[in-house]
Amino acid sequence: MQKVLTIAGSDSGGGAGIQADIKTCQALGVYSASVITALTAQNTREITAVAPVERAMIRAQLDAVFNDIHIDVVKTGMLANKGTIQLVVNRLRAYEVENLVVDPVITSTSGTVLLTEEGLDCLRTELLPLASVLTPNIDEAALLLGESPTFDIKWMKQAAKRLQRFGPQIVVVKGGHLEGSEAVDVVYDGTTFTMLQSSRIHTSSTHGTGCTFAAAVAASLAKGMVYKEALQTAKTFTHTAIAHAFPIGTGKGPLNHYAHMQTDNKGVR
Ligand SMILES: Nc1ncnc2c1ncn2[C@@H]1O[C@H](COP(=O)(O)OP(=O)(O)O)[C@@H](O)[C@H]1O
Ligand SMILES: Cc1ncc(COP(=O)(O)O)c(N)n1
Repeated sequence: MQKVLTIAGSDSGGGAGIQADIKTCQALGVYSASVITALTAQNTREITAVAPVERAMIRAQLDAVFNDIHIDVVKTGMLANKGTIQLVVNRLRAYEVENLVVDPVITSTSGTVLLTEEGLDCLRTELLPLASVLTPNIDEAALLLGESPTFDIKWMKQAAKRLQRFGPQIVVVKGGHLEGSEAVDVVYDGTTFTMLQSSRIHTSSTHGTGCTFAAAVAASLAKGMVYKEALQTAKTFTHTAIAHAFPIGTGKGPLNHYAHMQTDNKGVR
């Protein structure tokens, strides 16, 4: 059984963060352990409270997992602040983690800041050099680069190339927020660009798409896929989960992480 560790925030509404990561790993047949960095009181409409977890408690969770369970791939999501990032970097180095997927969670889709300014600097300089795969959306890519984004493929390519210089082996700038009929993500591996392409689904069920995509990349890498196959698997998994989402809540609803398992002989559901 392959194992992923997700280090992220809890979403009480169950659509993003730790909850999305665990469901995604489960659906892809990979075991997941979880280290919680922050609690959020959250539903499909808004985040009403955020409580970062104390550093000593985060450290205890990390040590408890690493001292007992062999982890194949680590994925990070919401890290909240500089102190937590420094601690995570320290532990990733101590346990010689080689496979790391970094989803740079900075603000929620509903507009709440989930990482401090100091935290953003620290993520850029201390965590990115350790990353195998970095998965910003267009806004996150711009914040990491300290500039305003342009919502087109040309800018996404430039951004991916420049972000790669901070240290991650592979950068995926996700185009979920592009205009148009396609949801295109730009991948840069240090030499070549590739595109992950799918149709855009017109839906309000998009809460947790970024967490789901990055967790699916982590689970697929844990299963031994090479990065191109892992990214394509994650893209298809996320698309299916958006396409078959149930109407849950009154805002931006969660995905259906089990859609690809709910098949009959006519296809999904
Ligand atoms: N409406 C949509 N239809 C199809 N794919 C989407 C849609 N929204 C997002 N995606 C895909 O989901 C993944 C997450 O992207 P994105 O929404 O940009 O991330 P985030 O949740 O971090 O803002 C990407 O692969 C993106 O292309
Ligand atoms: C705990 C947590 N982690 C990540 C997100 C980002 O997800 P989204 O961009 O869909 O709001 C979130 N809302 N909450």
